[in-house]
Amino acid sequence: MSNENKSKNLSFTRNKVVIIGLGQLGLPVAKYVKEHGFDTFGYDINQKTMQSAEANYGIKQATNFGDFDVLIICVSTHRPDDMFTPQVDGLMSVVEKISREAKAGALISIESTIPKGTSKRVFEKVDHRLHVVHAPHRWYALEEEVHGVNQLRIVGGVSNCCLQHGLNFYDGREVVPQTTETATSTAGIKSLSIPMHPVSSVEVAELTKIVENAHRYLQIAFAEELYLYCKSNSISFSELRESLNTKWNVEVLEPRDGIGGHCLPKDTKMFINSSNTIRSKILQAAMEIDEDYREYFQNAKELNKSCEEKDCEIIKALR
Ligand SMILES: NC(=O)c1ccc[n+]([C@@H]2O[C@H](COP(=O)([O-])OP(=O)(O)OC[C@H]3O[C@@H](n4cnc5c(N)ncnc54)[C@H](O)[C@@H]3O)[C@@H](O)[C@H]2O)c1
Ligand SMILES: CC(=O)N[C@@H]1[C@@H](OP(=O)(O)OP(=O)(O)OC[C@H]2O[C@@H](n3ccc(=O)[nH]c3=O)[C@H](O)[C@@H]2O)O[C@H](CO)[C@@H](O)[C@@H]1O
Repeated sequence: MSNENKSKNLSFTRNKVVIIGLGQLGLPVAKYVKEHGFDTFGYDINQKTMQSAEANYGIKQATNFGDFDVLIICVSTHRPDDMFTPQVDGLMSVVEKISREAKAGALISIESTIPKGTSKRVFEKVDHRLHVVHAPHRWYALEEEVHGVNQLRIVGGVSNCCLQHGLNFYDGREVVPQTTETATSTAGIKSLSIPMHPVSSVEVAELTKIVENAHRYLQIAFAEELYLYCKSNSISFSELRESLNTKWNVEVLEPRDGIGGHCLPKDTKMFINSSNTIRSKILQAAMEIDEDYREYFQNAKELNKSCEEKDCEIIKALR
């Protein structure tokens, strides 16, 4: 049977959705899906997380993936013991369960940030019995009202029929039947009403996310290096940054306590490792700069602390 026919689904419905991974990203996604009228379930290996989502937001617990029309994957993609190192073992173990239990014709949407090539691995694992798309997130906790679940997002499909079903789920676009006997019309089927920017290949969707975060990593590392320059050349960094940012097309970001978080370090490494030929020299240099900056920042903090302690000793002695 051709791939196109394995996932054909003549009596097309879409109502039951499960969000797998109910963390910082997955819980807002589940709440949004529920608010949009879908019969919404959740699945998380952390029982406390699952129970909290059910008790506080009515996200029903799924134990089996057999009856879902859409399966949205939002699990972490870093090593459990190291947030800065990418790892998709957890995601692939979820896909293993999906491949055993999910019904033909369902849609898998990988919203987690993943290395290039992961979506195709998932597609092969489920033997194209299901449609597979990657719709990476730009959700930003600090500005959720403007950069939330429903902001403009990228979507790519492993095959064209996958992309069509993904677009229909996310922004309601009509699925154009590939041949006369495939899916019946999808007009009137519920969607999430999220503006989507489709791309021609799922690899472009995977790269879009990891490159956008690698680009941000680069910008922050430049600010850190400029800070170190100012410190070693007795220039006021804050004054220089303020005057630089008066120019309309310059935005120097701010050095803080090193480039951390769930995303940027991990995603930047995903991009560096994504090439079979050249590895990004500028990003490898940026990671070295972040290490130099962290060392400087830590030493300054310790020096500051010891000065405060000395000051305290001196103040005590003067009493
Ligand atoms: N947090 C953000 O701002 C943000 C934004 C864009 C993209 N992302 C991406 O989304 C993904 C999730 O990030 P997060 O910040 O929500 O992480 P998180 O650690 O807050 O949540 C991940 C959840 O997945 C669950 N989980 C992990 N492995 C699982 C498995 N095998 N089966 C079921 N559940 C599992 C964990 O218990 C946890 O509740 C990552 O790939 C991240 O890069 C996050
Ligand atoms: C999973 C995921 O993809 N989530 C991302 C999330 O990333 P994030 O939650 O990790 O947040 P960021 O703000 O990027 O910070 C990262 C680190 O950089 C430090 N930093 C930041 C600004 C600065 O001027 N100087 C700094 O030093 C900061 O302290 C922190 O350690 O939001 C981004 C939108 O920004 C999104 O693209 C992106 O979805």
